[in-house]
Amino acid sequence: MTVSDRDGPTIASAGDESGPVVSRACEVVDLSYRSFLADRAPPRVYWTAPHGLEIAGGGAAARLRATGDERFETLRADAERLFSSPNAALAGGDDLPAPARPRAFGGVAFHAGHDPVTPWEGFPAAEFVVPRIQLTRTDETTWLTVSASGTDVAVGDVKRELEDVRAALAAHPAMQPSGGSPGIAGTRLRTSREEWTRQVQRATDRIAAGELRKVVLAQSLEVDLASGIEIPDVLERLRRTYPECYRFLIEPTDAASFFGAPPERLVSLSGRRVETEALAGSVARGETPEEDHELMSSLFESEKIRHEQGVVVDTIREQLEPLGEIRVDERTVRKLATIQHLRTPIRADLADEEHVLSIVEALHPTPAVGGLPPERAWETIRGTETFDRGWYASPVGWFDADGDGEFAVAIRSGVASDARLTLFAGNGIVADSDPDEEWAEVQLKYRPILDALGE
Ligand SMILES: C=C(O[C@H]1C=CC=C(C(=O)O)[C@@H]1O)C(=O)O
Repeated sequence: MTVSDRDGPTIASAGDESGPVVSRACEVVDLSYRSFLADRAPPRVYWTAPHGLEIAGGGAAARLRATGDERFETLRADAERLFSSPNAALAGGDDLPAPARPRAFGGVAFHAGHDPVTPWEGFPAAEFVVPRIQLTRTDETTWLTVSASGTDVAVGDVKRELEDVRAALAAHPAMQPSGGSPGIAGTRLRTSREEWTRQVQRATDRIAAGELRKVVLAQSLEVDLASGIEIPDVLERLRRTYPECYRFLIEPTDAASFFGAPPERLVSLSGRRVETEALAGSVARGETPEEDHELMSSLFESEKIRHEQGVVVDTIREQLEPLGEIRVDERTVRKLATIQHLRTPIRADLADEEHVLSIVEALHPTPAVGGLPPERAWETIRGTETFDRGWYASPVGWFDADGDGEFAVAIRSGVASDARLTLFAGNGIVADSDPDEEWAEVQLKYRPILDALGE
């Protein structure tokens, strides 16, 4: 069935009749992404990877949606149809330089059974959007790509639209300094400190009883903003304070916007090369270089933290091993402005070609955001957390016509719906976790967004 919406066809289920994506692209002069995004109505997307492409998109040439346990399979099948053209030159796919090719941006909810209720209106169990207008900034240049899909798309129309959009973009400034911040009028913890202490104790009791090895428990924080939020401005502020993180915005409708600056890569797939990492275990940054160094050393020396991160390494290795040859690099530390984590880079060379969504499906949720064993951890999360995770801690990113793509783990994130912003942050709980220490670490994880809002 094809459901049309105001921006483009929605592929709602397998068996859809809509035609492939047709794209045309050209180079444009550098322009302010903030200004571009501020000018567009939803759906809007923004994505940038550390040292990677920076992409902004507006409108929808097509949307892929899926629900339930089969969501990855449905997405893969629909993506294949969407990106397959009997004539690649017509689609523009093979003719376009790699950065300018159309991509599908989006993600999935933490759990397949997700129900899109407040603050997650507009966020189904899985959704990807191929932007109508896509801007892709590389080190050398900026590309404008215009896409359309459907059985009756005329290439001439896409070319004409490309020219029109190119002319309209000339009105945008080349660069804009970061805009103002909305300011924070107040915050409300959705989990009290007493409740958290009980939750962590219950989890450590289950671990002591041998029912669980690790579980990541999260909290949420509601923020009242002093004025309206301009998310492109917040993303620009995050670029300056957290340059080594991903930054993303997913705004499927005008009901809610999900955004963040996650430090954690879930997967990147290019050809048969998979790159991922195990990022877990946290300590604060020090006030002085000496204190900072001491804190970093404690990450390596703490048996508890090594175990907490080690189970993530082992699980990722086990999940990727059947798919090809694995290489696990040395443990290092990822230092961010306010926090530092243990990090182990992991690579795999796949024996066969795979779609990046298949790797996402195999890895999500890693024990950096779920736990072990996965089913018991999920049951503990559901029975403990008093809010819906929605898309928090889930895979967000993009894939292209070849099935290549990149996904981050949507932590250090928040969802803005109406005048309310809800932030999420979690911590891995293992046998000897102390509720007070875990509480302090969780508060550090709200800092990136709180600071960018102006607190
Ligand atoms: C679940 C989160 O962080 C994960 C990633 C790094 C360190 C973590 C930790 O210290 O527990 C978590 O596993 C979050 O930021 O909400």
